[in-house]
Amino acid sequence: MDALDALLTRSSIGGLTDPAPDEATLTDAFRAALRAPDHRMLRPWRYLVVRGAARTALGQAFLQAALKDTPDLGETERNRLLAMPLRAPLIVVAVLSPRVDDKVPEYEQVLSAGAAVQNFLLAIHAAGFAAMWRTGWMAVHPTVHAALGLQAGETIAGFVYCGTASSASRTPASLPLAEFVREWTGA
Ligand SMILES: Cc1cc2nc3c(=O)[nH]c(=O)nc-3n(C[C@H](O)[C@H](O)[C@H](O)COP(=O)(O)O)c2cc1C
Repeated sequence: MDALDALLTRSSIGGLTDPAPDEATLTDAFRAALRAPDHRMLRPWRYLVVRGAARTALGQAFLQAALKDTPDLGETERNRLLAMPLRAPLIVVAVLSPRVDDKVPEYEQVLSAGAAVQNFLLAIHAAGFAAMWRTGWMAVHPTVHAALGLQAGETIAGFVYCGTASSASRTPASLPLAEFVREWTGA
């Protein structure tokens, strides 16, 4: 698949199953992530790979976090949270690690972390696998951060659920360019 095809055909796939992206694909996807534009090369990101039984531990972290806020959580919701990470065979936790820099404000580092996730998604898609970028309250919850070993100041840019599409992927809608793109002539 050439680069433009990958860009134009990638879509988020929520229904994911085995197999997970193989090691060569994952390595390529992380290399692509690390090629994100990055002002002053601050590398404001790092990644955790969660697969197999570790997904169950991540579900436990989601549950513990929810119970901190809502101790009387019902059984249905408890089970839903436990099962969340089992929606894909592999999850990449994209961690935003902002650096203190006098020329690069944090919002630029957030943009870089987002660009890195997009590079990762595109590489996964180009290799014939599928993925979905998710966040939710668990991305910013201190209990989830502690379970994943995040340091002070770090947060989660995304849980990237990865696997093989469980059904045919849809063709992304093509938006009308004229609504989003204008010529600025200086007048
Ligand atoms: C930072 C970020 C967080 C997101 N979090 C969620 C999420 O928690 N749940 C969800 O259903 N979609 C989430 N999305 C949206 C999907 O990843 C996806 O982009 C959207 O469904 C549009 O599909 P497309 O990527 O095929 O255009 C998020 C997107 C971004 C950029």
